[in-house]
Amino acid sequence: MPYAKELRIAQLAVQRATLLTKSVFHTTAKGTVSKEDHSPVTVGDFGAQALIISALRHHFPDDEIVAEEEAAELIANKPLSERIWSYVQATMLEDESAEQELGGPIQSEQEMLDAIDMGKSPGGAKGRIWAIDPIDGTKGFLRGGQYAVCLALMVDGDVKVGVLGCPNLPVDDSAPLDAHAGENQTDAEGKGVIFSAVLGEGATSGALSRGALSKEAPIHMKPIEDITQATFCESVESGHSSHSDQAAIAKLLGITKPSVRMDSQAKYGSIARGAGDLYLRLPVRADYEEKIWDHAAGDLIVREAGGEVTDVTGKRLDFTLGRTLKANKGVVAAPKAVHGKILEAVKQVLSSK
Ligand SMILES: Nc1ncnc2c1ncn2[C@@H]1O[C@H](COP(=O)(O)OS(=O)(=O)O)[C@@H](OP(=O)(O)O)[C@H]1O
Ligand SMILES: [Mg+2]
Ligand SMILES: [Mg+2]
Ligand SMILES: [Mg+2]
Repeated sequence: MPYAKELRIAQLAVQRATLLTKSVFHTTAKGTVSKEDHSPVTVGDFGAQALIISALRHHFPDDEIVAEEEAAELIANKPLSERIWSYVQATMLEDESAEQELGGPIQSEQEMLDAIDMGKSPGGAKGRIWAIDPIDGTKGFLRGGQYAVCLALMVDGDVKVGVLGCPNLPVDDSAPLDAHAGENQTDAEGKGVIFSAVLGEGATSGALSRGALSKEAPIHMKPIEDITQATFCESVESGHSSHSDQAAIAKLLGITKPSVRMDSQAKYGSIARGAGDLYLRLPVRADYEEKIWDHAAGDLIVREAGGEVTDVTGKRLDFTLGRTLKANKGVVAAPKAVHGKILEAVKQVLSSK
């Protein structure tokens, strides 16, 4: 299979980083600081980013990296840096050969800070570039809801490999989503999944483990026979996507079920496995540019599971333009057979505003 090594390292790296986020998830003090744009970042985001970058540098030292977080604020905040370092030191895969495969532990706090800061590539249309969102849905993570550890490899602007670690989703692909699927997660048995895809090779899911990778199974989007019976997923935060536009689109399509609100790219994973049907992300602000790390892995996983992903105008997401999707507005993800129909409703609602 093409990109077999990249896929395996990405899966192991995401699994290890997800374990770190889980130990932070279950503490009350998550070391939250507010970034310049007033969005939160936690000990979990920084620690997960350090672990993923360290594994990528070990195997692919010449590849570029676009990652959400940077170390600047930690250099001025030594207590926070020390807390992250203690989580990073404590997080290891329980399977020794898998841990060794990732290059083993980071050697010092300084090496950890250096790793965190290696995600500053401007991105673009040329070469091998990894996109990392160490915790997508940080607000969900803080609320006790869904979140995802996200990693994708782009080659010449095309997403080739995508991996999502979703510790709070059910392992079982056939577990139905209900309107409360994103709320109040506990560390119950049967939770924790890794979604993966390689371009042209399909998408899979497997249970998140603490050691070696679990066995995977192919996933597919659910064929929709009757759109009025569809389940659509949307963000929890009304500041990230327009709940009112999404409700108007659902109404126009005759959808009566309540939407499933969940944070993060867990939405992409959930529709790719057929637990939900559609993902609508209508812009709230005309000037917001979506970040590539918020979509790269999910876009590939949904397309490889039989879906189509476009923006609200029907254009494919364009990952060649840098750290953001500056040529796109919003996201419409649906099974291929009905995507056109959903898009028509999206356009109708937007043009009537
Ligand atoms: N204005 C605006 N519009 C669209 N998107 C935005 C906006 N502001 C922030 N973000 C990004 O939203 C990411 C989380 O998306 P979610 O789908 O998880 O949203 S939500 O938390 O459920 O609302 C979130 O990712 P993380 O920072 O990794 O959590 C942000 O990159
Ligand atoms: Mg994100
Ligand atoms: Mg994030
Ligand atoms: Mg963030």
